Amino acid sequence: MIIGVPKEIKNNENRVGMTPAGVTAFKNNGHEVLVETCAGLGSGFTDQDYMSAGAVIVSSAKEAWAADMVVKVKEPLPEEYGFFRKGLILYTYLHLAPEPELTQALIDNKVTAIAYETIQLENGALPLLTPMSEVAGRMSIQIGAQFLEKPKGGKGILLSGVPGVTPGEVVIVGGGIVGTNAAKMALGLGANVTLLDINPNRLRQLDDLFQGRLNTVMSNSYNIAEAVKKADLLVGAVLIPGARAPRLVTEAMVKTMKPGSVIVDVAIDQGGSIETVDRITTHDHPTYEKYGVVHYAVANMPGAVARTSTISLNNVTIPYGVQIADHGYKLAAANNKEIAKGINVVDGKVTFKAVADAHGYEYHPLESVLFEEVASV
Ligand SMILES: NC(=O)C1=CN([C@@H]2O[C@H](COP(=O)(O)OP(=O)(O)OC[C@H]3O[C@@H](n4cnc5c(N)ncnc54)[C@H](O)[C@@H]3O)[C@@H](O)[C@H]2O)C=CC1
Ligand SMILES: CC(=O)C(=O)O
Repeated sequence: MIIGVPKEIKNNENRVGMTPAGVTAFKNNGHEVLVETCAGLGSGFTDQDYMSAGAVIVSSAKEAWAADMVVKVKEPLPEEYGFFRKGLILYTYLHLAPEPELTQALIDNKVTAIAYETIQLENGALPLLTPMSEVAGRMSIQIGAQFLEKPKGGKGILLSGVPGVTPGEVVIVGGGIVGTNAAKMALGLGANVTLLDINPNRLRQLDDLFQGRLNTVMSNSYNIAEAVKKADLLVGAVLIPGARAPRLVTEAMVKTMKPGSVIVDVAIDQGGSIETVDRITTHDHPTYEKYGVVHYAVANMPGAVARTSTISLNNVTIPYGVQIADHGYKLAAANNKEIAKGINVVDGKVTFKAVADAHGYEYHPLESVLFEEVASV
């Protein structure tokens, strides 16, 4: 198979879909890899590094997108929809539930769209989301700490406090990978940390993990309202896999926060979990102010620490990508249920239920689509 790796074009998206090590993995299995020139520079990989690993460097996005399978990081932007065509396998983060135009473009052009974030293990874990959630969870606290500084619009709080002055209050809604990594960083700084999750077993695990240093609270609207009121830094970290994020923190709750408090809504890539987060922000313009509260809603946070993120992402995406290239997506999905869960759109049909529900499309279970295709051959 021919694999294309275009340069990412989202604001400050410095990650790249494939490292030179990834190229070697595909080449070892007999595939060709076309990398758009300079695609890896933001992550510290030169064209020469790719050529040494066996890739062919192409001078335009068009040439990289002409491949059988395109390996990316972020969801395609409207400028890239023109590259869609029937039969193209697109392997990347897609986050389709809050993206109606992208979903329609994939349907109209009959692209086979495989979303990193919905590839799922039998135990429910999301192996291709986990590494970026580790990054974003950790970043959420260092970013929140910065924006709590007075010159950045914050209330002038040092999260750790100092001897004689109490530390800051960090509230995290959602105790999965993002939430756990945010808690780890915030506790490491010495902040007072409260984490809410809807899963009591998760709260038990976190209580054990942090040995009583974390305040764990059951997530319901009453408890969220109480926690939000006292938060200096609020982190949105919920997920219902593949679906639009539930808006758990209401506008009325945000109005109770003190001026200069900070919200970091990491769940913005699934539409956001906080009602006053009404836009996606960028690394260039990361925040806006509403009701006196600083709002941060960057949907590609790991793009800012691209070297770490690209390598960490490739550690998990490449083995699945090679399986798809080796067998084709149909056989790969038949052999490996984890890959089957990643397929969101095939041949103009939506095969991931939460995405179909989000936009009112008919849901086609993947097996029925693959069976129809086999039957029509
Ligand atoms: N903005 C960015 O750059 C990035 C965003 N993300 C996003 O962060 C979000 C969280 O990801 P993960 O931590 O990996 O997900 P996860 O699946 O590991 O954790 C989600 C947690 O939310 C909890 N939850 C679900 N409903 C809840 C409710 N009503 N109240 C409280 N908790 C609830 C679940 O029990 C689970 O523990 C996702 O939307 C993910 O895509 C991840 C990486 C980068
Ligand atoms: C998960 C995601 O959206 C990101 O890493 O950018």
